[in-house]
Amino acid sequence: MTIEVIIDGPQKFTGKDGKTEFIIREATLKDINDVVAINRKVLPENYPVWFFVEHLEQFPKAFIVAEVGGKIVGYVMSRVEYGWSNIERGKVVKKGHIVSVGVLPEARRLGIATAMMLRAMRAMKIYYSATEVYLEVRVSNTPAISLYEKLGYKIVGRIPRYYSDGEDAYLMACPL
Ligand SMILES: CC(=O)SCCNC(=O)CCNC(=O)[C@H](O)C(C)(C)COP(=O)(O)OP(=O)(O)OC[C@H]1O[C@@H](n2cnc3c(N)ncnc32)[C@H](O)[C@@H]1OP(=O)(O)O
Ligand SMILES: [Zn+2]
Repeated sequence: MTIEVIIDGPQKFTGKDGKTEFIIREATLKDINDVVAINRKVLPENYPVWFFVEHLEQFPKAFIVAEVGGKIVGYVMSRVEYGWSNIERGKVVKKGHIVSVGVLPEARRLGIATAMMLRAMRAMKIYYSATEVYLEVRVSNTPAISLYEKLGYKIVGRIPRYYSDGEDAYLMACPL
């Protein structure tokens, strides 16, 4: 029997440099401006503020932020949808969707994205009953693709001209 430990509150970690302490927790409305600022800084895919707020209101357990010294340095925004499985052909499932992930350049390679993704994925499974999770990523985004592969995601498709500048996306999925 597997016992799922439900982690609800903030979690403390030490970064891979052996000294930077970071905290992973659920986002609140107060964090949204910081999250929007990070999204605009680190990704060309930007969304209106209401889009972030809507995800926070609908899937608060799976909207995760990371803090270093009281400052927000990263986020993972997710949602859960019904649809065709990306893993088992012909099956309709509840699937998590990692909508956007970003970490400020000065806080990278510490394990922050890994810790936020693991918590968001766990939340999608435990609180929203998702049985798998998927995301789209630019085919040129080697750092992100390798992060996702380390977490157990596999490339399950390629979406031509998915991005507004014409770049293709890989569709990546992982069982929960
Ligand atoms: C669904 C989407 O949102 S797709 C878009 C994803 N977001 C972006 O591309 C925004 C810009 N990039 C970033 O914000 C960050 O670089 C992220 C989110 C991709 C990674 O954040 P980090 O906190 O640095 O990741 P983390 O430290 O957990 O790295 C885990 C693993 O990912 C891989 N990885 C991360 N960065 C890199 C890199 N620059 N080059 C190669 N591999 C990398 C490595 O395998 C790494 O493990 P290692 O450090 O032990 O080698
Ligand atoms: Zn998406």
